[in-house]
Amino acid sequence: MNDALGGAGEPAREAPATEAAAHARRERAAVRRGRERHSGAVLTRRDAIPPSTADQRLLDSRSREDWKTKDSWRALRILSEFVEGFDTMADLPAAVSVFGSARSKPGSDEWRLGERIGEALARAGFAVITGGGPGVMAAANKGAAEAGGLSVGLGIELPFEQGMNEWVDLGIDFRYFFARKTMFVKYAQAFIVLPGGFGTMDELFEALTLVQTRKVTRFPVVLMGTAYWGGLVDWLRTTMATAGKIAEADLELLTVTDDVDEALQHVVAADSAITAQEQAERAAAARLVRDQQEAADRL
Ligand SMILES: C/C(=C\CNc1ncnc2c1ncn2[C@@H]1O[C@H](COP(=O)(O)O)[C@@H](O)[C@H]1O)CO
Repeated sequence: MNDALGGAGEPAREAPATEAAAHARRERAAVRRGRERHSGAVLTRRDAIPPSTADQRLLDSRSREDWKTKDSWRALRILSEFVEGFDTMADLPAAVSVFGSARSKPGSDEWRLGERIGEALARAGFAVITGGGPGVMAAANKGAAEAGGLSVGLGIELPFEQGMNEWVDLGIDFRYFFARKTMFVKYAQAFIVLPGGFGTMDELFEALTLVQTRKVTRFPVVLMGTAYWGGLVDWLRTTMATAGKIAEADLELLTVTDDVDEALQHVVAADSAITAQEQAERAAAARLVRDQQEAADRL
C-alpha cells in the first residue's frame, strides 16, 4: 500500500516538516519487506538475489573464455533492452530528462528544487524522465506526478538497489547503463541537471559531448544551482578552455541558473525551434510531392 496516497486515492501533499519522517517510514518499510533486485523482467528477493549485476558480468569479467562463449549471447539480451525501451518510450509526449543526486534528502533545498522543476515541466506539458531512484530523481518525479504530468523512471539494476521511487508512473528497469543512457537522450528535448555526484556528472558530460560533436542538435543543457555548479563552470573556463581542451564557444552549450522559470524558458524555446523546423521540413516535403505530381501530370 502506497502510504503517500490519501483516503480518496489521491496523492496527499505532505507538509515539509513531515515529509522527511514519511520518507524514513517508507525506507524502513522497504527494509522490512526485504532486499529485492529488478533485472529486466526478473525480480529477485533475499537469497535468490544473484551475487553480481548484468552490467558487472558484462564489464567486469576477466575471462577470455567468457568473452568467447557468453558475450555474444549477451548481445541478444542487450538488444532486447533496446527494443523494450524504444517500444515503450516512443509513445511519450515531448519530454525532459532531469538528473541529480540520488542522496539528496527529502525536504532539502535540492529536493525542493527538483520537485519544483518537475512540477513546472509537467505544467508546461512535458513528460519528466529521471533515473527512477531516490533523492532528486524522486523529487522531480513527485513534482511531475502531482502536477498531473507523465512521470517516467528509467531504473538501473544496481548491487545496492533501492527500487523505483513511488512517484514513477511509467517505469522501465534496465540492466545496462549504456542502453538506459540512450533513452535519456533520445526521448528528451533537454537535460536539466541538479547538484549531484559521479552519476550526475556522467550524464551531464555525456550530453555535452553529444551536443559538442553534433550527435544531437538544439538540445539545451541547464545546470540548476549556481552555488554548486559555479566552481566547475569556472574551472571549465579558466583551465579547460584556457588549455585549449574545449573551445570558448563550447561553454555556451551550458546555461546555469537558480530560477525554475528561466530553466523552463530555455526548454520551451528549444522545443518551439524544433516544432518550427519540423513544420518547415514537413511543408518542404509536401511541396516536393506536389511538384513531382504536377510534373507527372504534365507528361
Ligand atoms: C546511491 C543510492 C541509490 C542509487 N540508486 C539509483 N537509482 C537510479 N539511478 C541512479 C542511482 N544512483 C545513481 N543513479 C544515476 O546517476 C545519477 C545520480 O548519481 P549521483 O552519483 O548520486 O549524482 C542519477 O541521475 C541517476 O540516473 C542510495 O542513496
